[in-house]
Amino acid sequence: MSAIPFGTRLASELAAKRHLCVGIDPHAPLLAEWGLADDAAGAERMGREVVAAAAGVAACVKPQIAFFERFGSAGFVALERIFADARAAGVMVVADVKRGDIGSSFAAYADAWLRPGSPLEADAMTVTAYQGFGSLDGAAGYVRDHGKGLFVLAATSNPEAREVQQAVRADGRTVAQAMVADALSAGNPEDDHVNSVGVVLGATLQLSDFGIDVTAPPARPALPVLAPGFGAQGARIEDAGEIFGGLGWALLANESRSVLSGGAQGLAARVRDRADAVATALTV
Ligand SMILES: O=C(O)c1cc(=O)[nH]c(=O)n1[C@@H]1O[C@H](COP(=O)(O)O)[C@@H](O)[C@H]1O
Repeated sequence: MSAIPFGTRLASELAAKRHLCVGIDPHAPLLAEWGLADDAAGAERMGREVVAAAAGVAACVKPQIAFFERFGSAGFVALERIFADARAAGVMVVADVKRGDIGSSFAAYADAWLRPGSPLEADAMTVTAYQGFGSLDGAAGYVRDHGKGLFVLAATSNPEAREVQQAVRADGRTVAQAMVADALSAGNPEDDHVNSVGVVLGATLQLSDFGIDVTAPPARPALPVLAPGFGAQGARIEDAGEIFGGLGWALLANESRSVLSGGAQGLAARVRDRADAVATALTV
């Protein structure tokens, strides 16, 4: 039995003008600011507070796995509890794991992060296709039959990435352009509005430098774009419409440090403020 495609679920969030993705990045200084210990219990507490603040306001939360891996198995237990809270609250989870490997090993990553019933089951995960797009095939069944999504790194927000992602391939396209095209064709054909496979495009970038045209009308199905780089990395969420143009239709704007900073007190108000700001920025 097929589950509701990820793209269809995402389309409902976008229709409700929920474009914000709140990062769960328990950096040590942020935990200190929250009055929490720099341990798994502290990271869990922060994550669960973020889920509570995001429910009904943001489209998703995005836990960055490195901040939990720091604590070994206890960190993974913390993540499992955060994921369970998110499921109960109806908040989608994008596991920011940036996985990629040869196909047979990648399939095990997909099993860990996307298989229904897995302790670390998320709605979508971030992946890298630098071992070739076909190396991601092990996730195809979860995308097609189990309502799961992928976000493929295409043009990332960090300046060092240009040397790889702006490189021009033998077919004349940049690496980033090819990632965008391959992501679109890897989506679920049942998705009529929003594809189930999207890309990561940094909000800090001039996307035309990567050969990505934001003036083109939205693809159909629309390509989900997970966009980090707002807030702490310098892009303004109020400029999301200008930065992403035609790609703004299915935009998930991520902020992590800028929303988490300031402590648990006021978190709900900060999340609502960012959610309203991006909804306004994308209203044409
Ligand atoms: O895949 C990501 O989420 C990601 C891709 C990218 O190009 N740039 C980027 O910053 N990220 C992640 O997005 C989050 C951004 O955090 P802030 O800069 O604190 O908002 C971090 O968890 C990064 O690991």
